[in-house]
Amino acid sequence: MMNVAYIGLGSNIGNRSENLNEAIKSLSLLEGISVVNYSSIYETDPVGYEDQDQFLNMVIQLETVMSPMQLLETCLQVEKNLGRKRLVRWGPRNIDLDILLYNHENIETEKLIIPHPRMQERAFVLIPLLEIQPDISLPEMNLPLQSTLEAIPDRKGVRIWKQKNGEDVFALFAS
Ligand SMILES: Nc1ncnc2c1ncn2[C@@H]1O[C@H](COP(=O)(O)OP(=O)(O)OP(=O)(O)O)[C@@H](O)[C@H]1O
Ligand SMILES: Nc1nc2c(c(=O)[nH]1)N=C(CO)CN2
Repeated sequence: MMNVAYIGLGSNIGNRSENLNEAIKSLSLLEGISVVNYSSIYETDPVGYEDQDQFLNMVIQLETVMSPMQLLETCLQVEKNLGRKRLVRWGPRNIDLDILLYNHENIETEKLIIPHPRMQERAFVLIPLLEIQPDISLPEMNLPLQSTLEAIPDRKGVRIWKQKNGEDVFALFAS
């Protein structure tokens, strides 16, 4: 069965756009995953732990035959392959992959919570997500995410860094 998932990507160490590019390339090369849509890349002020560099953030949409747990394991493996080290909670990282949504499912296990529990507070997630899916809402909530975003003060800390400019996600990274 084909499932639809949205992944939020972030990077604030090293060559940030190359890190996003490598992560998307790794995912798209896997059997069982197709990257079907993607946002522009945004440069964003750090949230949560503020003494760190600015992030690049974006959101991609996948079609996948993987279960939510398989998708999480895959994301963790891609982070690991790209050399991700976990040092400080909410601290700097070369690559971070968060599963935001999986179909319209609500999942709550020790390792995996979907919708991502902090996505509603994060303009750096909502702005790219709404760029590719403007009328999206959370499962079992009638409130469209667009109105959630309007209530977030830090949305001013999110600026377009590279506009989506073609059909191919990798066109975004070409110089
Ligand atoms: N929807 C989800 N997507 C990705 N990881 C999740 C999700 N729900 C729970 N997790 C768990 O969170 C762990 C990853 O936490 P991580 O160190 O990336 O947190 P963080 O990025 O610092 O903070 P945040 O979760 O606020 O983005 C994973 O090992 C996974 O078990
Ligand atoms: N702007 C921004 N801030 C963050 C980010 C992120 O991706 N972008 N990720 C965090 C941990 O998940 C904590 N803070």
